[in-house]
Amino acid sequence: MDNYAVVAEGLRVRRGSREVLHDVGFAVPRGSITGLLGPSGCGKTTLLRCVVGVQVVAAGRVTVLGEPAGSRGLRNRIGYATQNPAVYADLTVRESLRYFAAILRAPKGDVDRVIEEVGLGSHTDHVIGELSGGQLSRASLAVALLGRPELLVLDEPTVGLDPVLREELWDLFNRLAGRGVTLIVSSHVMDEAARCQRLLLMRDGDILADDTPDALRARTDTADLEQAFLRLVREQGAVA
Ligand SMILES: Nc1ncnc2c1ncn2[C@@H]1O[C@H](COP(=O)(O)OP(=O)(O)OP(=O)(O)O)[C@@H](O)[C@H]1O
Repeated sequence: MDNYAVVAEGLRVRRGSREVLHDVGFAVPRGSITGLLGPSGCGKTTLLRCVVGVQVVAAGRVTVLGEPAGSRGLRNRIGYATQNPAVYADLTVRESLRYFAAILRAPKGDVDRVIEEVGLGSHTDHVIGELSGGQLSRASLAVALLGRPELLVLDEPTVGLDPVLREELWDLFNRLAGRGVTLIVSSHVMDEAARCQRLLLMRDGDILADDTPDALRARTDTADLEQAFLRLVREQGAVA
């Protein structure tokens, strides 16, 4: 269990009148980049909310860094970047980060460090409301990096970014994982899957696979992860 940053068992979640996670279980190894992939609406954000501990669950449990998800002690150990950037439109990048750094009691110098890490050095004094979509998502990522969390939960962090920025962000994710940080990165773009060390493939509230990209390719007998996903969907359909 100590080798895992996150372990989920028998997780069921209802949102509105529907069950959106059905008996979900998975394990995320420490220091890895785990991709959470699946089509829009399959339940990725809901699952990430369970990991961060902000989602009411109907059944099951999630253990994060050895503690129940949502525990007080986890607050400063997890960084979470949602799809809607958690930054204030009328503050500059630096002001916004200073504000969150104060709340998190992040060490001095952290604001400059995270600004550099996400490549916003030339925009520190720009007002958040005037940033481009890609700059805004990087500002949100910078907030998640404050305080050097052990687990980073990133909901579609590369959406809307051009290929160069996407590459730079993946370099950053790899550097963080190299330092021992665990990352869970959601995406609905299958071409990001190959960049991950582990994959959780989701569809309609179920985990179709919890494996490495190589093992998935071997199991589905295809070199292409998008095809692998489609074969798993068909397999599941045949069983159901
Ligand atoms: N507040 C809510 N109330 C009721 N149903 C919700 C709510 N939020 C999400 N849902 C439903 O739960 C399901 C899973 O949504 P979720 O946002 O987790 O999916 P997702 O895979 O993250 O999608 P996307 O990639 O589009 O963000 C969807 O069917 C969605 O319509």
